[in-house]
Amino acid sequence: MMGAIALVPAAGSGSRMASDTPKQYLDLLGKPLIWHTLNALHQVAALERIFIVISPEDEWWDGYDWDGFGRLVVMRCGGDSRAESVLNGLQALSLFTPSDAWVLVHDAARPCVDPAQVDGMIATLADDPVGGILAVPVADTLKREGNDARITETAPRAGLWQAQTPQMFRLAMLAGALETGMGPDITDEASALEKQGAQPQLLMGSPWNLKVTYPHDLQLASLILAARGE
Ligand SMILES: Nc1ccn([C@@H]2O[C@H](COP(=O)(O)OP(=O)(O)OP(=O)(O)O)[C@@H](O)[C@H]2O)c(=O)n1
Ligand SMILES: C[C@](O)(CO)[C@H](O)COP(=O)(O)O
Repeated sequence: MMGAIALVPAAGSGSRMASDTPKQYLDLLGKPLIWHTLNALHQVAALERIFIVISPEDEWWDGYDWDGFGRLVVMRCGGDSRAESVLNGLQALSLFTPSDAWVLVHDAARPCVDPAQVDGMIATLADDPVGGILAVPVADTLKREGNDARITETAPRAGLWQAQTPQMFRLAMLAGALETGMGPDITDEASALEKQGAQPQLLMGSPWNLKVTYPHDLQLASLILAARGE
């Protein structure tokens, strides 16, 4: 099995968390949230390096001891949006990484990712011509809002999935798609590939792999990790 690398965008401000500290550094079971994300990725043997993209203005990262994370490389090249942070990271990587290397982009804000699922994803997609993403099928009935929180429609949910990360693509293919398609509609890596007409594969993820977005997500993440004995 060939190796792969991880790219972890961690340059966001966490505005929906409404905290002065960016959410990736909020306390989660006695450690910064991002520690759990990096700890999970370090358990994936097929990941040769784990590159993390932080903001050039980040004043938190250097306050922690990261010595235990031997495969970690920090890049202070975060951008104004998630997609820009990912593209900046890919462009830096491309100076010393083969253009056909598999890159797994994983949100710093998803600390409960299961290393076994990441292992499975790398094995499943190894020979895929495009790549793919972890995702879960939509489970609830979907309502479209009109005015004043009144429902105008029940939207069909058949075939709809909620995208998660990691999202695994080849370095040059992903960088090219982000360069060409960059815009507010590019909220994940797959959307950049889709804009070019590619059809990334959907791989079954897990509801435990939540993105910490709002304050209650931090509580959920803490319950999930505590149940795993972390
Ligand atoms: N300019 C940005 C914005 C986001 N991210 C990262 O992308 C991931 C997913 O983004 P999101 O949950 O939207 O994080 P924030 O942008 O920090 O949150 P918010 O949208 O609430 O401000 C996070 O790990 C975040 O740090 C990034 O690297 N660079
Ligand atoms: C990439 C992502 O995690 C897929 O669900 C998500 O789109 C990133 O977060 P955002 O809130 O859309 O920026």
